[in-house]
This record gives sequence, structure tokens and C-alpha cells, in this order.
Amino acid sequence: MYSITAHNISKDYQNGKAVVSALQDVSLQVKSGELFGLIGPDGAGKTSLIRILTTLLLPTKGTASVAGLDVVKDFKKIRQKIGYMPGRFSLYQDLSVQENLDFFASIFNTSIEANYHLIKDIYEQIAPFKDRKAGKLSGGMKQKLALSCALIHKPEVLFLDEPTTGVDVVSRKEFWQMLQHLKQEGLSILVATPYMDEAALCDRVALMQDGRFLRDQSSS
Ligand SMILES: Nc1ncnc2c1ncn2[C@@H]1O[C@H](COP(=O)(O)OP(=O)(O)OP(=O)(O)O)[C@@H](O)[C@H]1O
Repeated sequence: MYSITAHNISKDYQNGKAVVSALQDVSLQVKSGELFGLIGPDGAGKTSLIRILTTLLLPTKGTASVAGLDVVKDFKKIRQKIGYMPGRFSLYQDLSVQENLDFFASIFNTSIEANYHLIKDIYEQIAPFKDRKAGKLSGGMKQKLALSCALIHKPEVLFLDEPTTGVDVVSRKEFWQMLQHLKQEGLSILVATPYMDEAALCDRVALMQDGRFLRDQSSS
């Protein structure tokens, strides 16, 4: 059973008169409960692939599914089943930690208490700062808050785009421990990172460069 599949996905962007080919015939299968790493340098195409899988961007060519649903036809259903932590800090900087959590919970018609076991470890670390504005948190704390918000509705599949970029070494280590914990809770996780050393912390990885995988991932 696969939680994510992609078949021959290509993505072209129009840049003035030029066409930028961000993804070229990318195929991928991520098993349920797997922690899968998308490793590659800036510009490799990681964000484009994640945005297609999270239904925020249409592929130019190819098909993909998440939680058994088609990313184009079933985009609304998929959005209920996934958590997405974008690369850039995505939270409301002028809202406090608690207000951000409450806001994301209300969007999904849930509460912090409903899935507390999932975010407990992270929440306990950010709780002392719950009245602080999100914009005033350290890089590590911001990431933890963003992860808590992405988990608040108990997603089946979690997408993380460079979650540890700009985060200190200790917070990075803690962050990966949290991902292991989430995996044990049964979540499937796709994480994009430019750091080679984080590849060792994943169950499987795909190495990406210039819009392609360095090895075919569909059959492994
Ligand atoms: N909206 C856009 N218009 C034109 N080109 C784009 C657009 N978005 C991305 N690109 C180009 O597509 C390629 C892949 O970008 P993408 O952001 O997917 O890579 P990435 O691996 O996530 O890198 P980064 O970490 O820098 O975001 C790059 O050459 C980028 O410049």
C-alpha cells in the first residue's frame, strides 16, 4: 500500500519567453508509514514536486496520488488528509503561539485537545512561549510551532519542505526525533532537505538534481 505515488511528473514554468523545466519525468512511490527523504540542492525541483503532491500546483504532465486519491481530481479530499509545512515560515507572525495553534485547529474544525497525543512532545516545548508572537520566536521554536500546526488535524501524510534549514544543530536533532515519533504513530512522511547527513535518518531517499532523480525510484 502506497501513501504517495507519482508517475512521470513534469513541471514547466514560463519565465518570460523562456521555459524552465523544473521537473522532468519524475516517478516515485512512498509506502505507508515510511519516512522518505527528497535530497537535493537548491533549485533541484523539490518544492515544485511537494507543491504538486500537496495539490497547490498543477503538473504539466503526469499523474500523482496521495492517500489513494488523485492530486488533481480529488484535491479537496487530499487537503483534509495531509499536513504541509512549507519551506518558508508560514505562520501568522503577529499572532501568538497559542493563537496560531487555535487558528489552524479552527480551520480544520478540530481542537488542540483532540489530537494532543500527536503534538504533546512538541507542544510541551513551545508551551512556555505560548503568549509570545510567532514572529519573535527563535528559528527552532518557529519550526516546532509550524510542525504542531501542520499536525493539528491528525493528517495521514505529512509533507515537510526543508524543515531544518536555518535551524540550530540541537533543534535539528530534536526535530528528527519528533519525526521518528510521528512515524511510530503511523504517519507517512515526505521530507525535502538539502542536507546529505539527514539522508541517513530516512527509511529511503531519492537524490534529486536538475529536475530529475539520480536513480529511478518507482521500482525500489
Ligand atoms: N514560479 C516559477 N517560475 C519560474 N521558475 C520557477 C518557478 N518556481 C520554481 N522555478 C524554477 O524551477 C526550478 C526548481 O525550483 P524548486 O523551487 O522546485 O526547487 P527546490 O529544489 O525546491 O529549490 P529551493 O530550495 O531553492 O526552493 C528552479 O530552477 C527554479 O528557479
